[in-house]
Amino acid sequence: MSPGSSTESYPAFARIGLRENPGKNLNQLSAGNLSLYNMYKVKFESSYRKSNPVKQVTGKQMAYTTPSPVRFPVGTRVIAIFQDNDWSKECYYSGVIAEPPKSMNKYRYLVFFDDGYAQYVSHEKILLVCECSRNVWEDIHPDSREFIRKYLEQYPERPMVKLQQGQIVKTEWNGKWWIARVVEVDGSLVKMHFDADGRTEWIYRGSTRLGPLYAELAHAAARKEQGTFSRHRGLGVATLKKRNMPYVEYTRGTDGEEMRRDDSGVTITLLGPVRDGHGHSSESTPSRAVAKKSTTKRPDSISDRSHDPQYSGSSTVEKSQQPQGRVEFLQLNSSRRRPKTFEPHQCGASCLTGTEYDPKAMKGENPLVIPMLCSWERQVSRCRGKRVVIYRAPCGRRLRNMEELHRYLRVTKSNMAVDLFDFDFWVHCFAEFVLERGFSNIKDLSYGAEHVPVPCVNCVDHSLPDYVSYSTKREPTDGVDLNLDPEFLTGCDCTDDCQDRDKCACWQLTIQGTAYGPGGVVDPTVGYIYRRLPEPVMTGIYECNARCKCSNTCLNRVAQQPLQIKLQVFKTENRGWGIRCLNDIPQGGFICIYAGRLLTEQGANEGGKNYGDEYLAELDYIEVVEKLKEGYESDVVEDDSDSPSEERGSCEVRRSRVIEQADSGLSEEEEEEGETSQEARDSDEDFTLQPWEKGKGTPLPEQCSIRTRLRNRASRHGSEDSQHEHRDRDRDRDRDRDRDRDRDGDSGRERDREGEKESDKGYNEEKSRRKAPRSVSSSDHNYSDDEDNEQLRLPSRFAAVSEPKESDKNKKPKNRSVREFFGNDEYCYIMDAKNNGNIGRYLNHSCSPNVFVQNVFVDTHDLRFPWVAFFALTYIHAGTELTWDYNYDVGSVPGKVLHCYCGSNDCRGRLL
Ligand SMILES: C[S@@+](CC[C@H](N)C(=O)[O-])C[C@H]1O[C@@H](n2cnc3c(N)ncnc32)[C@H](O)[C@@H]1O
Repeated sequence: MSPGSSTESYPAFARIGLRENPGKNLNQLSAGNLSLYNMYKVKFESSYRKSNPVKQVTGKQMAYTTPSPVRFPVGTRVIAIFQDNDWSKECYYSGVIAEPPKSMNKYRYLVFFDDGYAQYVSHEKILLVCECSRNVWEDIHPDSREFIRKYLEQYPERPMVKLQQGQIVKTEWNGKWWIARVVEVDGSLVKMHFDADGRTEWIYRGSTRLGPLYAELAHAAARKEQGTFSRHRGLGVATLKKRNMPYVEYTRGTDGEEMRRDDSGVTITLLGPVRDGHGHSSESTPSRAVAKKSTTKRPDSISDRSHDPQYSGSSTVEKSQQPQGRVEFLQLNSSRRRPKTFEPHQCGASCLTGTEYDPKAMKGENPLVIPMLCSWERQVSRCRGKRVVIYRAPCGRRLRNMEELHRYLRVTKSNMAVDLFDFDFWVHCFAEFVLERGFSNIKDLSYGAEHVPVPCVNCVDHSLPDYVSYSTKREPTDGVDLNLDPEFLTGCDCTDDCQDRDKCACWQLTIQGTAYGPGGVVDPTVGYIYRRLPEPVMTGIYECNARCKCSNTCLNRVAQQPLQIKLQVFKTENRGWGIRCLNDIPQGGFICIYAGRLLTEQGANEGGKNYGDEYLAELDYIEVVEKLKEGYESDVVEDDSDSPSEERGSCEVRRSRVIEQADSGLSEEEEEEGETSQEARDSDEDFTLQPWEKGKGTPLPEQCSIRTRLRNRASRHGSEDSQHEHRDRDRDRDRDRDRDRDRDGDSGRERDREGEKESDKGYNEEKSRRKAPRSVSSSDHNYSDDEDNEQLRLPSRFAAVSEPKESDKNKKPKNRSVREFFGNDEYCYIMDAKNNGNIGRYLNHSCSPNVFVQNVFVDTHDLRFPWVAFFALTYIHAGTELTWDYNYDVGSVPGKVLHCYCGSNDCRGRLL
């Protein structure tokens, strides 16, 4: 037999039968050496192939018989025992090492088997294949080859879907997409249960058979095709998804630094260029050098973080990102004027005599402290065991909530706006972040352009921020036809601070706009609640404008206000400059806008290419709303049990706040215990709610606090206090869904049911068409190979072979885009804050942001030009960095990789 004469391209050693007594097989070699493509005669000594025990094989079809004394690097060609619970039998299959043993995988190897399965295997159950091609994927069946090639080329960086038990994920099997549920997550694998037939399968979390990964990569590819630059997208895809949906993370390994005693008891250090078990250098599987050589330790997956002190819990990352400062509690002058002792009276303008608010004199003060500077008092007291906030007005009147407070401000003709007040007892109005030391300090980065100074500090090095022409206004450039003529606006005639939403024309624009959102139903409760925005309004907010009759204190004028809160630009360790707040920010509080030069798509692409794209933000309002309209979310499996993470987030913060407060021993200056509760109940009738204020049926947003509203929403969706409850809810929801399937429901459900029926049918047909897998056991010495035409287990795949029906890839919107009405060459306009901009340009990205972005129409109703405004997603402590989710598409910019250093437990690993 001459070398290289084999006709078999894909070795099937696992099926050749090295299991029974593999040593004997090798001992039976009759000829040849182990050089490439040499042929060997092997005599099988078992009952297998009794009639013809001698077979010719290549070195690629044989494996050594004893476990390797050294650890296998990623990309090593092996045979390994695949254990299938369903078959309860063990047998060898050929595959490739995909992950080395490490803590996150409990020191097992991840093996990608040639027939599309993946499993964790311990060292002693893996045998090295005698020979393999230089490009190991060439030895693998074409169905898996491309996937494994890409995997090895990119390793250790790889995208994986972050999943939790109970989540429902569209999963591909046999060319069709099924509803499947996460049963268990084990390192890089997830066990999926297919609802249609009860089958389970362990799938690699980086497989495009998992819908979220498929969608992410398809989306990135589409963006790449468009050749666009990386831009923060106003309200892009991620924001449309619910916050506990599965998402794609980009993990990076730390394998090169691992030195552990492996399962075979051999200590191996893998440093420098990795060589596979066959002596090939890793050149054939190039990986991204920069990511590999990174000195910043990154976890290989999210679960890995729990083992890595640098990323776990209140991690070192957080520590390194912690400011060198402390929160102090401002003490007001004890001789300041305090509220009078309350005497029953009718309130009017005279109640504020001598205590009027002078905005000019108080410019630069923390807005939440201003009332106290005007003889108000904020008391935190206990009422029936609960902590409540009560404001005492200068005339002694006690005001228990925003309704009463707003009414008081109106009756007394105060020029104060409601957002100078806050009834959340966790918010400490006097908390102020104070820096301990810093190398440089600029008093006002805006040089007077902002209403309040924007200080800039650096505690990391001596550098200063790049020069920026500070501007709070967006500046249209050539080709941007921004018409700000108020004649093109519609306004309202309100005289009640736009409290009655039914009457306010501007509120109605916001409310009616919600009909274009998911579900197509008008939501009368949407938008600001006493000038705070609890959650994003995807269909946009229309604020009162230059045409309106209402005053500046109107409840529908928020993002148009100049910067009020005290922010500080500071140098971070690894993310350039960032912004922190110096005082507590209540949930929903307005922070700032994103201002810059308005560019055309073409201008942005050219500018981005030449000068960088870090500060580009896309005004994609039209596209996002149209995606909502087109049912974009339909390719995202909804998790009905989602409860507002904002609530959870703020509760977490609140909990930590309790601890902080208990620790510090500080009590707020204005806090009183006990007896105010009675007084709170005795508050005067003229500030109790009027019938129109109480409302009938659905309460108007003004009638409930942000917290109440979120609670209502939470109870609608079920609470999310623990993983356990979450799973219970998932089960309940599944039961509900089953019930829905069984009974006649609305048309939507009907459609779903039909869809499922259809797919069930397909699945069952497929099942009966293909034979059930047959076990190939080592114990019954039942070896098989292709030649013998034995029935093997049903092959699986790493990559999806079909695209989900609803994939937005190449999907044309059903209706003509609104943008087309503006002209043929209309694309999204882009805000570029690189050289001209305001403080918004310094907001960094986080995968767990505390700020969200909102499109707001202020000076034009042209849908192409909303303002980009930022609001607090949760209650934010003084001294915390403010971050939003840039929502970039990873992989969308050819050749550009930007790793994320947000330090969040849910970090997706990459920005680009
Ligand atoms: C809009 S700028 C934000 C301000 C910027 N840090 C600066 O110094 O001007 C966006 C850039 O900040 C950096 N950045 C922001 N968030 C980051 C993160 N989580 N991880 C790594 N880099 C980040 C990236 O370089 C990104 O291109």
